Amino acid sequence: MTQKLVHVVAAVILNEQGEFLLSSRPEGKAYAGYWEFAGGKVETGESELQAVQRELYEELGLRITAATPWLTKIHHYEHASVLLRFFRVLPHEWQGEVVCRERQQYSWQQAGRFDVEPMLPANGPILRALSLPLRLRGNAAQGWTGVNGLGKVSMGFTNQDIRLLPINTQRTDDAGLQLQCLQADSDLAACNADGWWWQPQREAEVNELLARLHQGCPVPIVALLPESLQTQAARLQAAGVHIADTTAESVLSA
Ligand SMILES: Nc1nc2c([nH]c(=O)n2[C@@H]2O[C@H](COP(=O)(O)OP(=O)(O)OP(=O)(O)O)[C@@H](O)[C@H]2O)c(=O)[nH]1
Repeated sequence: MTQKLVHVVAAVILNEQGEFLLSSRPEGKAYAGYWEFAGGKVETGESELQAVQRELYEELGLRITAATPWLTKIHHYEHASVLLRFFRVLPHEWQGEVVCRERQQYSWQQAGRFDVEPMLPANGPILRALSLPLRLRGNAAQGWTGVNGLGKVSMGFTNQDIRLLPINTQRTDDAGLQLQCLQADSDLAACNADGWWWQPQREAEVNELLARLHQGCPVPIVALLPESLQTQAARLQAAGVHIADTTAESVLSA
């Protein structure tokens, strides 16, 4: 049986310091007092961006000029099953002072640190995704390191801070397929990594991934770009893809 999904948008508002904005759910709503990314249900006839703009103004008095689709989650609560579309909003894409218009609380949080609670149950993976550095160095065999708001983070396949698994679009039982499953109302229960790493060989693959990301992806993606595709790094980063540098010795920043 296919359950009807409630279509929800939520905004990850970023400031110049790389912090992200959380707010608490007002009295009278399910999970009142829990922390969340500001947002809410998409109304009939509204685009997702319009819903982000309306909700952020209604709840926090912020004006949003642009927002990029980022991660997508399906979560089954006792009160509803929700399709959550998270959008990244960069510092130059929003304006205004935060005003709690629904008597909620707000807090700017650092990547990797999370000191308000309780958080809405569906949001744990989103917080982990936010702690993944934007640039990483290393390789698939030994794992990667990078720096986020809290300092150095190490990652690999086993028992590390964050687990990254390879995308293999040729196989039908792994992450590559899960990108497609999302459109088929999968609840993504099988998603067993905090992120996926991916090694494109051709520009066409980059385009394909960008198109799929627009439709929704449950975990962040780290791209290992060969020399020939380095020119694609900016496009990928603009879509929220993390870039792994497999060669340079330079110090990395988040
Ligand atoms: N806004 C928001 N909702 C989230 C997040 N994570 C998450 O699971 N949800 C779920 O998505 C749904 C959003 O509905 P909502 O009640 O906030 O929507 P709304 O503001 O339009 O509510 P309304 O119907 O009272 O006007 C809730 O079931 C909530 O638990 C999040 O980070 N932000």
